[in-house]
Amino acid sequence: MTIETLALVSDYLRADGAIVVENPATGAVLGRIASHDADAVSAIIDKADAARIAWAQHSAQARSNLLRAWHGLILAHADDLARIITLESGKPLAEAKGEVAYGASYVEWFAEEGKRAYGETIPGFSPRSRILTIRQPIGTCAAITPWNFPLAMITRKVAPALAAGCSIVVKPAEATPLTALALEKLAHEAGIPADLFRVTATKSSSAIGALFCTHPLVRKLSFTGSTRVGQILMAQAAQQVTRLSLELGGNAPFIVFDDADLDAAVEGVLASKYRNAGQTCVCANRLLVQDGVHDAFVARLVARVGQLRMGDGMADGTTLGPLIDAREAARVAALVEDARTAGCAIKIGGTGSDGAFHPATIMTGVTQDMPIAQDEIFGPVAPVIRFTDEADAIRIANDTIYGLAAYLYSRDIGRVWRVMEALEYGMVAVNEGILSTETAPFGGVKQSGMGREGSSHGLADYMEIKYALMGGMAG
Ligand SMILES: NC(=O)c1ccc[n+]([C@@H]2O[C@H](COP(=O)([O-])OP(=O)(O)OC[C@H]3O[C@@H](n4cnc5c(N)ncnc54)[C@H](O)[C@@H]3O)[C@@H](O)[C@H]2O)c1
Ligand SMILES: O=C[C@H](O)CS(=O)(=O)O
Repeated sequence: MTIETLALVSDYLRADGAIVVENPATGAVLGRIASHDADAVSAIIDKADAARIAWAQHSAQARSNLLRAWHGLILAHADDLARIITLESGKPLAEAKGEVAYGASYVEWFAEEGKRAYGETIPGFSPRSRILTIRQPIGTCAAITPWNFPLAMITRKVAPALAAGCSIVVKPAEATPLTALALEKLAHEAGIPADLFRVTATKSSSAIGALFCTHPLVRKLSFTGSTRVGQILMAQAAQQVTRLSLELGGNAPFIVFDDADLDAAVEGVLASKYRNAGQTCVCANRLLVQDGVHDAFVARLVARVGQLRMGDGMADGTTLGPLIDAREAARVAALVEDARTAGCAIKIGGTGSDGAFHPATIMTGVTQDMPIAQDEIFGPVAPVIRFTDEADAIRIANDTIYGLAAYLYSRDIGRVWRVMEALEYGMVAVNEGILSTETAPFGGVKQSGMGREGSSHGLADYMEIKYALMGGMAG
């Protein structure tokens, strides 16, 4: 099976395309696609705005029907979408299939949420008038998405935008444009107007990002990616006061108390830390383990991590794929080497990178001041930090510029509530390693961003509230 044989993307491939898409596992060129410059993207935005007018006049049910048709096509093509995700991002095929189902769930969810854009009536200040509010689509939107979830990070934005009555132009990561283009193709096959949702692939991310922030027709930009880029976009968005949703970096603490179920905590680490080779924004980035169970927990975790099978994501049995490229793998290896030089012990892995591959690694003796504890690792490396008591755990956990996800394992209900409330994070999972679902508000605090995606809150980010004072009531 080659990418050319996949009908979902074959129409987009160009032998002379400026964007070269590679397989992280093998380094092989998967295909080439055209790169849009600023003029081309500006024209796409103009068409998106024109298409939005009619779309906003559809009923919520009519929009819902088309979103459901898109959802059905995504599921009908799940296997090919998963292959494309694995080929261009590297993640194991089983995880890619999971991402397709997860990403599709946002389309299904917002097909219904769009019908709940409720207004309100409010008791007035005069008998001559009445007060009401209505909710209206914010307008033409733009989105910029990362490579680590090349499908789900797009549907998590496009679905609420379309459900709300908006149009949207999406710029995917340069490394993973094919999944985005396949999604676009299926949306258009479902009957979603071609100009309403368009993917624009480009080699000029910074130029297109600046255009999204300065184009007079773009009312909102939704960004998922690093905090560094999020800060750039915030500054650029100030020019037109463009509405922003920002899903940025993370540094999740994974806290294991003395009273935790250690086997459950070990499985939670496998699910949270090593999913997508540690390249998720909600990965456990630091394992905080209470003194009383430190050695027992580390021993069990080392044994379990040793069962992971690193390899090509398309190969049967692979449970740890490559990172997105060799440069990222080398960056992670350098973080490990820095910690080793500082005196940390490598309990498993830590043998350096090999192309885009980096082994699953556990390090002990880590302290909170080290770069491997302060930086977002974005790789399959688990630094273990000891702590003494609750106050110590909370202090260490909150000692970061980020505030996206946090995890804690304890069977003491009072402790669970005390620590959950004290953690400065947008999302906290208790005795579970995976918290992402379309039904819950996904997002962070501090430098992990602003806004929420999914849940009943996710639609609001694509709508405005209008207050109307209806006067002239005097008889
Ligand atoms: N909070 C979340 O939901 C979430 C989800 C996934 C990834 N992330 C974060 O994303 C990061 C990893 O993904 P990444 O390496 O693709 O991030 P990145 O910030 O380098 O790139 C993200 C997107 O921004 C584009 N981009 C890069 N520079 C830009 C610029 N100057 N202007 C406009 N766009 C620009 C890229 O082409 C890509 O499409 C991590 O920090 C991770 O935590 C966060
Ligand atoms: O990497 C960021 C994603 O949002 C992770 S998840 O797939 O939503 O858990």
